[in-house]
Amino acid sequence: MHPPGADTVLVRHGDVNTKSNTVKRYMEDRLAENIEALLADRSIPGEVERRWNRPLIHTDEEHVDAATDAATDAFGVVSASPALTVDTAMGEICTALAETARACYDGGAFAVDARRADKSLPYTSEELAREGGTAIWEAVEDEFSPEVDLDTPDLTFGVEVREDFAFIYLETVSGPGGLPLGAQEPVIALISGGIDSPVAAYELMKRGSPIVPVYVDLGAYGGIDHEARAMETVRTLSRYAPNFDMPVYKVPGGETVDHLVGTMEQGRMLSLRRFFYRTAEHLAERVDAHGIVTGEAVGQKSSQTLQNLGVTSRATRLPIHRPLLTRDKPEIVAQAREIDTYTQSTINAGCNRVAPDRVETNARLEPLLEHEPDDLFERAEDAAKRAELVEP
Ligand SMILES: Nc1ncnc2c1ncn2[C@@H]1O[C@H](COP(=O)(O)OP(=O)(O)OP(=O)(O)O)[C@@H](O)[C@H]1O
Repeated sequence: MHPPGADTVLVRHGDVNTKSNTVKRYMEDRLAENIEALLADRSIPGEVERRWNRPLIHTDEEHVDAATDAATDAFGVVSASPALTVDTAMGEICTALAETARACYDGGAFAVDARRADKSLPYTSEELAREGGTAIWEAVEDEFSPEVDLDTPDLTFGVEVREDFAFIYLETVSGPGGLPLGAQEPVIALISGGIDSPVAAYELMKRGSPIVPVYVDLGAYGGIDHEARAMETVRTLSRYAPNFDMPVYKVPGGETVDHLVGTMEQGRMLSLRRFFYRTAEHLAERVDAHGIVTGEAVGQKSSQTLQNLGVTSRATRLPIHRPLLTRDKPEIVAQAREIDTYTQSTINAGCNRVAPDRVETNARLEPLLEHEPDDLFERAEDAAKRAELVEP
């Protein structure tokens, strides 16, 4: 809900504020560019202005809610509010609050949350809240029996007064938080057709790292449906970052999986992971990525015991980021639904089909190396060379 005539989106960022001035300026530039790209991608007219160190989107009433939604899809944004711009004079603010109340107040308790950035203004935040509250009350008392409740109001009238303008808003929409995309180095995202890996990739994007998606084609063990789901989730992720290209490296892994299934009973899941990581490492060198992100979580699968994660991680010199490490599955599923990467999957595809009947939970590196094909890493290097770039 927005005040009548709302023409601006107030965008708030969080972690960016903790940085030094130079870093902050760089991150704010990234954030403004990313918001502009989201607006353009969704054909929302709007101009991003960096005023007082945080972005404002100038738009019109028809598009102000869509612009708010776009801003709250940008990584680094803590919240955004569709707002009406008015003059900083107390009388103007009170008139606008009264008009907003007449249009939007529907009974119940209300509060005024007034903030004043410019301490040279001739009124304090408390005076503004008091006067504003009175203006609202008088505007609606004939029709309703208004109540003021500062702790649990049904409607909060936000007023933010800056040097040149004041903003009035009714709603604060949460964003993902984190840092603007592009503020950190890129990482390779191992994306399967499952639920977890896109959520893990999103988490790295949220901290500012662009992702380079890599999908390993498992041949007969994967399947067209598996690949289609992986591509679909990358398409969804790319909608959060329309100014970042996100083609997928599709790695031919079918022969290696066949070979592992044919030659290894115990440990083949672990060797397959080691193949993934080593392939990812080669691709990382190619694209100058600084780590690998996966959707693994402690104990979610037998290959994901802490001991097994330790053994598989030794296949690469790159850090493996596992942002879901300690998350429970229902939590991951809930987030996948929220960010829209949840894909219905009824087909048991991918790694699940490679697993042997009796699985290893306490692997050690030396015995694994005895059974693992000697050429596993050469296969990885070769697969990385043969990886194909495909548009998701
Ligand atoms: N075919 C694949 N291509 C690329 N990465 C993969 C593939 N299969 C698995 N991975 C990576 O290894 C991690 C652990 O694999 P696991 O077998 O648990 O995946 P999954 O259940 O198929 O999918 P997810 O973990 O995404 O739900 C995945 O989160 C993903 O990062």
